[in-house]
Amino acid sequence: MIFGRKDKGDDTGATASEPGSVRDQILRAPKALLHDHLDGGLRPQTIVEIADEVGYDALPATDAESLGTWFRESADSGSLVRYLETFDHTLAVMQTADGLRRVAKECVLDLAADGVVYAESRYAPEQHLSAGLALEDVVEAVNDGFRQGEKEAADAGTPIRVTALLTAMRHAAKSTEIAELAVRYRDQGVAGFDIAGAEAGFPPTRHLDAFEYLRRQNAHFTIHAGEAFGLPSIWEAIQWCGADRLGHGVRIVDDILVNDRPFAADPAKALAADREDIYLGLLAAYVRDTRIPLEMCPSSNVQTGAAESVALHPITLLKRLRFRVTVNTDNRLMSGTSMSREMGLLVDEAGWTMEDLRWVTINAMKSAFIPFDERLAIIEGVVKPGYDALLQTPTA
Ligand SMILES: O=c1[nH]cnc2c1ncn2[C@@H]1O[C@H](CO)[C@@H](O)[C@H]1O
Ligand SMILES: [Zn+2]
Repeated sequence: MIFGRKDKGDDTGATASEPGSVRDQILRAPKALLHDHLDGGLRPQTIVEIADEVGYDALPATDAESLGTWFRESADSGSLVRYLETFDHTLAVMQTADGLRRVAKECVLDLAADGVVYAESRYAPEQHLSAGLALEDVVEAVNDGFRQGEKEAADAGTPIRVTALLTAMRHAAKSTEIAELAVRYRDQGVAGFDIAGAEAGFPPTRHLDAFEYLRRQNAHFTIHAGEAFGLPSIWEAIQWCGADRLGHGVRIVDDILVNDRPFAADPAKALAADREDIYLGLLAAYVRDTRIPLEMCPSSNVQTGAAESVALHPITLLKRLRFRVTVNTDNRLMSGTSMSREMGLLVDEAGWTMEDLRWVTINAMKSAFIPFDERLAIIEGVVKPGYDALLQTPTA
């Protein structure tokens, strides 16, 4: 086992490891993260402290360790809808400017300590208004926290760049307003837009006005699709809405036949199949041909039932078929995870190599929503040299 589950409520997943080991290499490797929810990555200790400050008394546990365990266990239900219910408690402590600033700053510090050099952190501004903040106040408080975190991380010798993605909730009716907010703040730390929340019953085309507006504005967006619902959701996200990337997109394997059977019929057999026995349907072929990035989140998918296990997760087939795969955390608190842990699990349980991790990191940087020259500068100036230095070190 390279990475166990975090057992401490407030650590970052970056625990000590033998120098030169694969675990150590993963921790030191420069990492890029495209899909991480700000309200799914709080430190349990911070939740306890802010809850106390703001008088929120409905936490299911009041010490950090039990609270961390509660989140992981409650999110393990096999259902996305129940998984999402756990966010009530994180959102409760993210209603003030101080709370938002602190959570955002700590997010940056935790990612930097885990070796993440570039991250897009998403949250839904509309969910942070219950104590009287305006949408703009929310964005500005989070941005302040991100800038402060970047400064402290750079001072600590772990530089990182973090941008925000503004999410609209798919069951609500605020998507156009949030899309406009994302465009208004595009030069002030907001790199794009997303929709999230329960997928079944809430197709992305409900928010077509928002996506059409964003396209007219030359703005970037991703859509959570193909997680709890299958191909129609992915097809709408791409062909009706024009998504630049797919959040999860794991169910694209429903459009890939292995020996005439879908991946889910026998994942182990599908992963071991010969290339000539694998057939891509029109939608899967389109996603691969047009290099649509897949923001894949292995542990989260196992918790919500979108995948059986990390070992049998479709990501390994999609990597082999050279889809534009990226590896992400989704919700570090609910999954008790980190980028290093997700990568360690793929190495440990699904046979991935350091070369594969380098490849998905470059994929992620190519797919980031910041300008092309800035992406290139991180790929050439940070990711490639970082991996070159690591891969010259023999593995213990
Ligand atoms: O995996 C997911 N699928 C769909 N929605 C999610 C997932 N993780 C988090 N959120 C939703 O996104 C909101 C803004 O960050 C969270 O409050 C949660 O409701
Ligand atoms: Zn997500």
